[in-house]
Amino acid sequence: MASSSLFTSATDADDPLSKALQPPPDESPDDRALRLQQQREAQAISHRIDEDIQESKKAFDRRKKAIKILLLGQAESGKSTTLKNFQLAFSPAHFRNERAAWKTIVQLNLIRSIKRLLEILQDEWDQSVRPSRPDKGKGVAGRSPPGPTVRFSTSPLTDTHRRIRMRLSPLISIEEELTKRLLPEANEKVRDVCVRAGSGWKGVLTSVSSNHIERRPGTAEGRSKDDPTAVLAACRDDIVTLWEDPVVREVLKKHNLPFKVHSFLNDAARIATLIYEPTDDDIVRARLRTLGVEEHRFTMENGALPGSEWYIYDVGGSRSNRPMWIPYFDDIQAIIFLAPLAFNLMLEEDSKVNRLEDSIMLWKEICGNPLLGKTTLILFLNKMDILQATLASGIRVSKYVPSYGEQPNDVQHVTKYFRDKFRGYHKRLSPQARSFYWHETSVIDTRSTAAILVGVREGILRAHLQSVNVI
Ligand SMILES: Nc1nc2c(ncn2[C@@H]2O[C@H](COP(=O)(O)OP(=O)(O)OP(=O)(O)O)[C@@H](O)[C@H]2O)c(=O)[nH]1
Ligand SMILES: [Mg+2]
Repeated sequence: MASSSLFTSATDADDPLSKALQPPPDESPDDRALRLQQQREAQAISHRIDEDIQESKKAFDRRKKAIKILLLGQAESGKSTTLKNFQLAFSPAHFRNERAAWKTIVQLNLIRSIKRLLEILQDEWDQSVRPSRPDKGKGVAGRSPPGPTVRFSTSPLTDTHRRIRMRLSPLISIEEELTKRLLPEANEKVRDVCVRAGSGWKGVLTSVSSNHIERRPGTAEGRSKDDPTAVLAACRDDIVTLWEDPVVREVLKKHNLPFKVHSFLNDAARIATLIYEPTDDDIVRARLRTLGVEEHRFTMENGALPGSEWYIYDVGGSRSNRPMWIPYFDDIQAIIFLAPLAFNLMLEEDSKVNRLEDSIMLWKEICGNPLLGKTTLILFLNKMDILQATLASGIRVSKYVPSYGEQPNDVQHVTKYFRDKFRGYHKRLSPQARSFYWHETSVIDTRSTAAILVGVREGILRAHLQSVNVI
């Protein structure tokens, strides 16, 4: 038949491609060997590309079937801490595999706190040094005659404090070195330890903590001077002495010590040793600011549907990061929205904006977004421990939120007041009716959070199975 001839002559000598691939008629044995070698290499590359395409297709299919959760909320609301709780509760083996990387982050958190502490002491020295003229007041009309200026310090800090500060200076160079490795573009202004999403930082840090193979466990032998474990251990006594010193405490109080400076300082004696291994709690509490969007894939190791694949997307919450959230709205089953009831605090990136107002504004945008009309929204009123401490210290909500009026200034009433606000916007702005789920959380408490997450997981799973008509 005429039609079959259309397909039979694919390797005809007239075909330009076949012609181009023909070896030259006068090919030498060496040229032939080279040509065949090049063909084999080209085939191997082509094979690898095919495998990569297959792998990407499998990953794409896997992701399509998996359950996907997006963690949203302003910076420092507790998204990454919630993610770590998820991993600890449902994928503990995976969580603990990353211990080596987290060890360096905990050490860096501690070193940053020490750095901050030293900066405050330096401020105290700077502010307390007063120029003085020894014969002040003796001059004509109260003016001192020209003469040498004597400087004296009114600070309670002594030369011992200065010497400790000198001895702690190697920590500062280590901090700068590690920060550069984690985020080469980091600048002085970034207070927290941060990494860019997808930069392979866990690999970098695992190598930092395993680079220094000890010849004798628990000794400094075999460790180099840029090893944070060795330097911290050498500085341990000085750190503890400085942190526990009553004079230093007085100075910190006077300088309005920011809450964050406490980070890991109370645990310095335990962390600054050669045998330090981070506990689960250390890992959960370690602060690591997220930049961009991080995808975390893990397989449920327990509970209903073990072996099921979950993806959690953890985003950076500061304002400059928020436009990066939108591409992830398309294909997720649930959003966990973290909203600390920080009615008395301002955003770090804009000190004129109240944190709670910012959270409510974000929540309204999420509730009303048509792309998220079918997504389950779960609200975590997080940092309840801080709310409790704030109210216990006598800070009144009505001072910051006049509409709160004369209602009782206790955790129960305050939480209900704001929860009702979030519920109201959820109801009013959702494109179609959906249930309102909320929890009061303190996600640094891994035990209570695990119990909450079991319920959250079952709820998301049920909604997912319903949506694909399995139940
Ligand atoms: N006291 C207390 N601290 C918390 C709680 N949740 C989180 N934190 C701390 O708050 C800080 C910020 O938490 P993260 O989980 O890193 O915040 P995030 O939302 O991921 O922040 P970005 O990555 O900057 O968007 C960390 O030091 C946490 O340990 C909580 O419930 N109570
Ligand atoms: Mg984060």
